[in-house]
Amino acid sequence: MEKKRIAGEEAAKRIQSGMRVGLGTGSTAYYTIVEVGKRVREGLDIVAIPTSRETERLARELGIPLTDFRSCPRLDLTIDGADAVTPDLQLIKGGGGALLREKLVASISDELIIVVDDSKLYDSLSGLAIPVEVVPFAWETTATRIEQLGGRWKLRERNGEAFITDNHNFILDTVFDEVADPADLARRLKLTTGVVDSGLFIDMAREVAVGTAAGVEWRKKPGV
Ligand SMILES: O=C(CO)[C@H](O)[C@H](O)COP(=O)(O)O
Repeated sequence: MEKKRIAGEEAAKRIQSGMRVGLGTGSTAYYTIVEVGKRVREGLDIVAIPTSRETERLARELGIPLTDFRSCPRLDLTIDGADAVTPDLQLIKGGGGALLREKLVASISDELIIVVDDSKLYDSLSGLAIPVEVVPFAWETTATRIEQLGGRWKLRERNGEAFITDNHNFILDTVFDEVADPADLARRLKLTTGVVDSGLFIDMAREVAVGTAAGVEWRKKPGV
């Protein structure tokens, strides 16, 4: 938790008064949000859009002013966690089931900063769990289509029932043994009828704050 805490808090320093900010979801983004709440109480003047109902609850509790997509069609910066990060900053997200709102918020952000501990760094996305949000209607057919793309899948459950996302959809946790081209896989998943979106975040993050035993290391997208 210490590595997550230092990464989350370090990234929060990038937030300045006047910014419109996306607030991520998960146990690492939690530390960013708590730090933002502290700075808001000290006078930081921002508005934020949360990426999940859980984050919305936390932000409200902490007194962080919230806005919405209609009043605020662009954000300056989003800070969010991830489940896997490759050397060229391709990501898997959605371990907490919030991938769709996270992708929507990231997609309107000028900058996406990812906060992780060093257990999330991988050389490739092959063999890792990739959450895919699917509509509940005919989800078995969608799962079969994912199999045809080469993926194994498991319906995510909570307390013995299908896990329901904030958008009232299901999550299929998929595994593809070989992910040679994450962008191509993301496209194929997106084109699959019944899939709402996948946890593959391609070319979205420019910087990652990695919490390590020695402190926070910043990784930048190669060429940026
Ligand atoms: O994508 C996410 C939620 O949908 C999270 O950001 C991701 O799962 C990382 O979570 P944590 O910081 O708790 O390890």
